[in-house]
Amino acid sequence: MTSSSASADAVRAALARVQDPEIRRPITELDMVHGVSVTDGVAEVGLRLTIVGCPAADRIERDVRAAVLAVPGVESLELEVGVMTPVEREALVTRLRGERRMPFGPGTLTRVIAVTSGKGGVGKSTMTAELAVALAARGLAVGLVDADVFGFSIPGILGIPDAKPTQVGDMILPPVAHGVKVISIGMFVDDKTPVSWRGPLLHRTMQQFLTDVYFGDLDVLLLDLPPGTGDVAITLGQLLPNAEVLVVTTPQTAAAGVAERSGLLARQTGQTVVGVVENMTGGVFGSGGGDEVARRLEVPVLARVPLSGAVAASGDAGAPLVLGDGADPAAAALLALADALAARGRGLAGRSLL
Ligand SMILES: Nc1ncnc2c1ncn2[C@@H]1O[C@H](COP(=O)(O)OP(=O)(O)OP(=O)(O)O)[C@@H](O)[C@H]1O
Repeated sequence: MTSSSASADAVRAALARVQDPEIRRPITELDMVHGVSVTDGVAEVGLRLTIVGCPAADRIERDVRAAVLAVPGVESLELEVGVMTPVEREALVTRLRGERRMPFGPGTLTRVIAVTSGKGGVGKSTMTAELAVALAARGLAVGLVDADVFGFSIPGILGIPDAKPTQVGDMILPPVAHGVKVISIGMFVDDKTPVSWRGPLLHRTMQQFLTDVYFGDLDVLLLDLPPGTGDVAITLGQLLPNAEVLVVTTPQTAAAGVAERSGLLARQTGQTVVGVVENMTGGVFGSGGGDEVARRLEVPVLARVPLSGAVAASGDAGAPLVLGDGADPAAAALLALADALAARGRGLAGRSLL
């Protein structure tokens, strides 16, 4: 019998079913397979083990032989076993560590929603906290990262101003408030010290929040970003290009430009702006701001939350409005926003199609 009945692709497909018993991933994903060819029924495969004397070597070799020889048309196998160079090994380790380190990056099954605004005081933290609680009340597993490093207000709004995370080994377990797993920079600094961190430290802190904090499997991870287009927004844009972004703004049209810039920054990092939330609608701050930002970013206004004493009071009391009787128009708007977002489902935005 000749060659043609077995292809190199068929051999590669067979190799993709061989796992490294220690790393528990297919050897083809670990850069261990090189140079696959088949000529006249003879398969040639180059195998690179991670280290000399790799304890799993015999097993991998045996599994590779079995898999390749099971391919129809392959009559024999010439297996050349080598070892990765230090540079190749380092690249593999870095890649694997990176994958483990960023559980909410591209490819995650968790929906990541970052909430941003052009300027402070528009109610971004309040919207984020209420939205998180509303989604959790709908039965979703929800995490919330308060990334508003200079104005962390989430723990207060959720009624856990003094909560601290529990540390188990090198894992940080986030406190839970109203069904939401919450982590905030405010839990790590004392409230009398102003946070005056610069880029690199902020970058590391954000990365740690997303990797060392054990959220478990989440349906949705919400991030409360600092207002504007500073270091944290850029860092999170790089770490989470798969995130969907909500822009919170007030009805004031004069603020539309800064709000638009926050959305544009997100878009530059590959994030998807999904819509605008106009907060404090119906107050003395004018009207049309939400529509204006939505028009500029070419996205819909997903909610208009009225200016309401009940919103401010619930934030002060740490008792989310969406858990009340729902009669308040602001609560109704927030619940409808949660439903609209939950119904959106995950798009393909930012996901690798490979
Ligand atoms: N719809 C609303 N009606 C009345 N008050 C509101 C409304 N939304 C938010 N507030 C109040 O406005 C104040 C600012 O809200 P919040 O802290 O959420 O703003 P922010 O945009 O996150 O600000 P920063 O980014 O500076 O922390 C709070 O006292 C909050 O209770």
